Amino acid sequence: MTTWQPPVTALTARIPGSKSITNRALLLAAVARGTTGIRAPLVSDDTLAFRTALTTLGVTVRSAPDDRCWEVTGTGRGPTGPARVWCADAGTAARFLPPFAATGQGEFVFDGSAQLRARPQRPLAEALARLGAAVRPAPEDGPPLHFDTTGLDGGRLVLDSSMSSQYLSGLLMAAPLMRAPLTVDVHHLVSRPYLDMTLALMRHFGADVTEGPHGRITVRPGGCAPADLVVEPDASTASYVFAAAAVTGRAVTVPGLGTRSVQGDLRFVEALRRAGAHVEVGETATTVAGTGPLRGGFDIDMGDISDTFMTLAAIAPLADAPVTVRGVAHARLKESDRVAAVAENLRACGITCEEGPDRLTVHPGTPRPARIACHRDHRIAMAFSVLGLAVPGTLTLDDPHCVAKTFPGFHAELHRLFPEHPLPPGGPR
Ligand SMILES: O=C(O)C1=C[C@@H](OP(=O)(O)O)[C@@H](O)[C@H](O)C1
Ligand SMILES: C=C(OP(=O)(O)O)C(=O)O
Repeated sequence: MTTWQPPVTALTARIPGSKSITNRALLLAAVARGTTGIRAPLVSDDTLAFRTALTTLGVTVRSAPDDRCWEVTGTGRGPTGPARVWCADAGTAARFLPPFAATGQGEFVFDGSAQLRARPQRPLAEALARLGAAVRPAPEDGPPLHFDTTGLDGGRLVLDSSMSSQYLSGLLMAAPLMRAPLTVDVHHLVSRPYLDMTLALMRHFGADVTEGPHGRITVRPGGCAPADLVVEPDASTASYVFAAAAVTGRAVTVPGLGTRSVQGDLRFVEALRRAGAHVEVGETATTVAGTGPLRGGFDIDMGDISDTFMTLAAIAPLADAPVTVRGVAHARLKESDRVAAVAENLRACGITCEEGPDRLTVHPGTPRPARIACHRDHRIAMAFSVLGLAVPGTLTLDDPHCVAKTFPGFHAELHRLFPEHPLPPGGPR
């Protein structure tokens, strides 16, 4: 018997910077006093929305000299209102920026698109009220979030983080500007690796943050210090090219993503390994190679890395046995109800699937031609584009350009690597 060898020449993917690192770096640089250079930032709808929102709050951000480096000059203080801040579709802007603003002075309103308004915000509004902001009653659970503030005292909070980890990350990153230590007892945390990323970046910027037992986190006042950084490629985005390698039998390498990554979503490659792909995670690069038909017959909890569950679920029909993804109830609260949207689109392709409150089981099948309903969700568009590689010419997207939220060049890059991926009508934007 011969041992399977990965193809000698792996394709090298060009994956843009991490959204989550870029937006944390923008905020922590604004909290710091002085100038930070953010190299290789993601330039996409979500990070441009975050950058513009920071500018509305009076923080200076410039491209220096171009978008290969963003320079942020923080004042070491919270902002001064009044300000109306537009967060567009960006959950990170809507959840990270209000705590920062609340450490300043004056009146602030945070609002966004209809899609953002449909996403829950109440745990954050309640936490800000508890810390001393005068939060105006909101008609709905989501934005707009409207409050007056004279700065935050800090203190003790109990935070339900079962719907999102972003409220916690936002509160922690603003805490170096509070008047006294902030202690948070975190309950039912989802997306844990994003908290780890927040803590790692806060330490990079010199914040005094400690983790105690039983989910207790304490941040002491004292501000942050400017700290240049290079943004890693986005691991959630990389999931599409890794999955594409697995379904086409080719090999793809993503340089810049390896064992030292602070992004939990790189663990998606373990799901591909279970499905039979060959995976190599090196110190500075990761390679995935397809080895033949996908293997199914497994059940996987993706609650920590739920941005990648659609990538697996969309290709799961190609496996030789059912695949169950669980732990993803909070994925119903994102750009779309992602569990329902994946199930709806798989069924449109003639695939059988069963949905539970926090899980999805996908059965093997051959996808038939279908028009994919993206629900303005970049990840639905990107995940089903990968399925499309296995059945060329049969799947179309009703909104191919929604990928701009995190990867405006997605279609061009997937087409460069896998020419069978069609460019959207009129070409990529
Ligand atoms: O903190 C972050 O940068 C993010 C946290 C996750 O959200 P939840 O904590 O809401 O699951 C993730 O889905 C989102 O894309 C980015
Ligand atoms: C959930 C996402 O985005 P956000 O919550 O930052 O809007 C995402 O990018 O998949």
